Amino acid sequence: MANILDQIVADKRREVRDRQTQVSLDQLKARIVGLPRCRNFYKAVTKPNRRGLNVIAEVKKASPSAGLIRADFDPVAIARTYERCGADAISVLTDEKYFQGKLEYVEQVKQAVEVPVLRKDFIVDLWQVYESRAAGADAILLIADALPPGELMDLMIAATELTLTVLVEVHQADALLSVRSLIGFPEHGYSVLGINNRDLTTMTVDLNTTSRLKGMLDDDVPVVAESGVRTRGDVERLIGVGVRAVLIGQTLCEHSDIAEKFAELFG
Ligand SMILES: O=P(O)(O)OC[C@@H](O)[C@@H](O)c1c[nH]c2ccccc12
Repeated sequence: MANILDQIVADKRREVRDRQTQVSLDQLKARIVGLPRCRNFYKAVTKPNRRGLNVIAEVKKASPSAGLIRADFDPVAIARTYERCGADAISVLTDEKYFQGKLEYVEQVKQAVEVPVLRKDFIVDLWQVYESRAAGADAILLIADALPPGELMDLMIAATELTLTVLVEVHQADALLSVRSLIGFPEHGYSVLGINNRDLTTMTVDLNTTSRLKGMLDDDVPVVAESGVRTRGDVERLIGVGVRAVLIGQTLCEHSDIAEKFAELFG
């Protein structure tokens, strides 16, 4: 039986084929002509930070593992709160079927904040890279387990040409080995390595994944720890591991007072 990731990717490929019949690649290309350069997501998430790491705060309404996370969901208000609290970048989930996201949220959030914005979706086609840039994204996520290595490379190159930063996500050692030579700057454009503590094939979380995989990398490889951060203790552990940034969604979005939770974790 197909696992959840395979199922999401199969659905995504269908969805993209459908959307392509409404907007062509050439139309997307026309839309991005003359857009200003992307805000520098790479710099925002790798710079030295007094806090010990940079924070990518995620605008997340629901997920397959948690169900509905926030009922009174206002993406712009949440993003503004994050920025006010000192988030270094904002991630916006745009997958509709599994995360109740929307591409429009990227456009709205981009206009409402000054920090760089990551479009978080299951990107499996060149068309989506252009779609992301046209919506105003400064960075995109590419999941190594969702793409054959050659296709991942092609999408990274395309993103780089559009001045997008790529967050390349891995969860296991074999994927890490196959992508690690692609990470960093300047040879391959701006890219950072995301280590996802959640196994997308089973949706289970193990926070030790970050330290285990980080140990296989040279110290200068920029790493973002993703998923499953719940407490101040978790944040301190990740600072100890030496990651440059943390990506956090559910713990912030499910809390009635997001600013209070942010301060508790990162203040
Ligand atoms: O809500 P959390 O556990 O703090 O996790 C945020 C982020 O890491 C998670 O949303 C995520 C990481 N990689 C993904 C890939 C697809 C969808 C979602 C994700």
